[in-house]
Amino acid sequence: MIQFENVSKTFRSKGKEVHAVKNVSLHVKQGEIFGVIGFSGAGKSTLLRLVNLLERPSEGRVIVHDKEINSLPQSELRRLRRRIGMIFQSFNLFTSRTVYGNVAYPLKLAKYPKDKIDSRVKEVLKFVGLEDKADYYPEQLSGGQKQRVGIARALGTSPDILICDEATSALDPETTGEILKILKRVNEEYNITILLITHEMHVIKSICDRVAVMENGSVIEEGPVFTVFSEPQTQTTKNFISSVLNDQLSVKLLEKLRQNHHGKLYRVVFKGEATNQPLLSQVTRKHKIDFNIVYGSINELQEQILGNLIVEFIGDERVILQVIRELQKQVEIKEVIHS
Ligand SMILES: Nc1ncnc2c1ncn2[C@@H]1O[C@H](COP(=O)(O)OP(=O)(O)OP(=O)(O)O)[C@@H](O)[C@H]1O
Repeated sequence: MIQFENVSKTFRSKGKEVHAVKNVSLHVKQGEIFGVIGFSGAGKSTLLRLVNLLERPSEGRVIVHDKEINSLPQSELRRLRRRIGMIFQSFNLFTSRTVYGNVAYPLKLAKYPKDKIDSRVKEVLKFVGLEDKADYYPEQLSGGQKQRVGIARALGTSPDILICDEATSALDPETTGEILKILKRVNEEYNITILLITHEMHVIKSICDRVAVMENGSVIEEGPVFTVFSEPQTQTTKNFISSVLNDQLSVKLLEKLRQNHHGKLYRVVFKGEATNQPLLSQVTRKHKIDFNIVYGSINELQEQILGNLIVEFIGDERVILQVIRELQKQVEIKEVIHS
């Protein structure tokens, strides 16, 4: 649906070159919610701007709906852009227009007949739960309500792609949750493919099917959310993940744990089949040693369980090593050296 093929974007400003996007290849599939995460300056916004040709790639191809968009004539580009809705961190609403006027605006631009505009505005306002606020002005709305207007406005022309540029970054956690639920419904009920960028891992965890991690203009990791969360390959991804999974101990807590627990500490990661079995108790009982769970987090991700436990094994060291080897056949297990 959206394909980036070896896409690079270089800006030249004041005699300097900025490589905002470097050789990125990604494929966002029809019907999925695809998230791009990265710190500020990683190149996420530039990547989004390449999709609706607000920027042109310096190298490579951007393909939307099987059309390479850099080579499209203006008229076709306009048609294609109409199939792409966009929402923004700062909502970008017209302050001088009512909620109704904001949502109706793109429909007027697209020359919808008046009665069609009216029915469509009412339909999308109902979808986002704002049918009773049609006559309000943006300044009379909360941040969450403004973003719901933004979503309604983006849905008006029935796009098949929705691009979200840090859509929840200006909102408090509860309102963020409400907006994410609406985006999930947009995806499921209207079958709209969503490409979102964020610097917040909980957004990825809550609604995305797949994720790409960007750093310094490059995609450093990509895959289904569960895989990336359970087998992160880079330190940057690990850092993003620990912000939501609570799977890393602080240095201070680890020190305290070591004072209270004299055995070796191991991190055990449970996922898939392993979460259904009492593995730890089976293997330790068989070898007649004890274990003690000293820290842990269990998360639901894409309807699967990901467990992350710090465990102390108590007993003869050689037997413990045997236990570890046995557990390693079914779960990921590593000694905790530092946090
Ligand atoms: N028009 C431009 N001219 C020059 N440099 C630019 C331009 N747009 C972006 N950049 C640079 O490209 C790099 C990537 O910026 P981009 O906005 O895509 O990152 P980002 O991950 O979206 O960060 P943020 O979340 O802060 O917007 C940055 O170093 C930025 O300064």
